[in-house]
Amino acid sequence: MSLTRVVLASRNAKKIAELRRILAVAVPQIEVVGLDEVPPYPDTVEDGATFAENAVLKAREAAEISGLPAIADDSGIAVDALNGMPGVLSARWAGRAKDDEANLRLVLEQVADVPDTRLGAAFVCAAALVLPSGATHVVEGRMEGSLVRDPRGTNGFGYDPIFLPSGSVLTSAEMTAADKDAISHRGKAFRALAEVLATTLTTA
Ligand SMILES: O=P(O)(O)OP(=O)(O)OP(=O)(O)OC[C@H]1O[C@@H](n2cnc3c(O)ncnc32)[C@H](O)[C@@H]1O
Ligand SMILES: [Mg+2]
Repeated sequence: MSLTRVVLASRNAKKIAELRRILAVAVPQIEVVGLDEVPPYPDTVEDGATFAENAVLKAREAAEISGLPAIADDSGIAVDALNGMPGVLSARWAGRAKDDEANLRLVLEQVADVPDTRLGAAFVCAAALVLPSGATHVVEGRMEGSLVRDPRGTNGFGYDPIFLPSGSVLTSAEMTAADKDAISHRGKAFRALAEVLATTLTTA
């Protein structure tokens, strides 16, 4: 059986590792092709107002350039006390450098005066599939939880050291990869997208 090749339109190595892991389990009939295997192109401008819009922008550009079906993830953390911010601005919250440590430090500063009882937050992930025909599918996943003021753990990436998933005593940076994938926004979104991939690509 030949595997269907699908481009993964992400330039974040740690996110890519999570996605490859989730997809290998959820949709083994695809071969995930990295952006290093398609003609080079500049970073997609992520100027959408929503995670879904940005995920579609990234997948569409990769599909156009490669001529292959493409998938993309746009994700971030939405903090209740910050009215849902950093949201789509999560990757660059502390500036253009995309510095995970600086980003989470800035969020912690911004919630310094917020009572512990109002530290609710959620990770959100939009997963998009764009076919060479332009046909587009997008689904979303969420992981609810709250912020902790002292970062803990070295697994994962981004805001994981300050995020306590609901019902967990471990931050998402203290969890094993498999435990994070089982409950994460990304796991949920891409397991849902896997169902779309399985039907769309086998009937194409
Ligand atoms: O756009 P690509 O190339 O995929 O890579 P990126 O890092 O720029 O990705 P996004 O634009 O989707 O921004 C997502 C940011 O949100 C944060 N984030 C998303 N998912 C996360 C997770 O599972 N754990 C911790 N932080 C996460 C983290 O800071 C990411 O850089
Ligand atoms: Mg990005």
